[in-house]
Amino acid sequence: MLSVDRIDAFYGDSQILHGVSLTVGEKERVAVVGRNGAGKSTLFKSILNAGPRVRGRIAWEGKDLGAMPTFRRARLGLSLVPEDRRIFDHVTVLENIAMARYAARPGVELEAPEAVLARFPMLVPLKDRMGGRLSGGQQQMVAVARAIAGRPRLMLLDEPTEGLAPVIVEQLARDVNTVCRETGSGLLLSEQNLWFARQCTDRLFLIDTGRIVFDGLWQDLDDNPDLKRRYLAL
Ligand SMILES: Nc1ncnc2c1ncn2[C@@H]1O[C@H](COP(=O)(O)OP(=O)(O)OP(=O)(O)O)[C@@H](O)[C@H]1O
Repeated sequence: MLSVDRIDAFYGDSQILHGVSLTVGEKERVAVVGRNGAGKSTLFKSILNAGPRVRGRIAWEGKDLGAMPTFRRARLGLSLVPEDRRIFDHVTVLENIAMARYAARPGVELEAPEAVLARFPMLVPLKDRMGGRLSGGQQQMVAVARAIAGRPRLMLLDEPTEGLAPVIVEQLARDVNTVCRETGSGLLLSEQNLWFARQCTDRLFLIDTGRIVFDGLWQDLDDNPDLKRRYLAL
């Protein structure tokens, strides 16, 4: 479904990604793990054409996306939940979720915002609260709910657990798994929290200083403790 083929990405003159390749199939759930500054967010922004200058090929269903702008990529069914969540502070939880209709694929029937909300039990009692009055974990759930409300084919979730309490991380893992399974959305997840990434995905890419240094199943990573020590400082 998504194919990233030997991309380089730059901010100004500084090259951040070096020949990165990965694929995500239909309904597949895949993680990109790596330390701070490894290039995970740059990779996600490159896929959406939302910042870095990119060289190389990014294709969706076999078609090169070329210079296609971000909003059109979203309308193909690619939905990015950025690291900073971008919740609207001055509208309610339910209205935040309703905003998804603006980025949805044309012709796709969307669930009512109330039905999307019901998929996230923690948010149900908060539906009328302003986005700016939520905790970090609650905001993260709203951001995921809003992404799912647009019926994406692939959700890109950038470090969702950063700064969240363990109990919220567990709830988020349950919700992400359930919504991906029930809606049929694929998942590309960037994470440093290996427990969370393992709960939500079947295989992973390990990125370090802008290069993919390993890809395989979680079991393959377990069989390589040296990789964890070298690239994840575990
Ligand atoms: N807008 C920017 N301009 C210049 N350099 C940037 C910019 N954004 C990120 N970088 C640099 O690119 C490199 C990769 O950053 P990136 O945010 O992609 O890493 P990351 O793996 O997502 O890290 P983190 O887990 O800390 O978010 C870092 O060295 C960072 O300083």
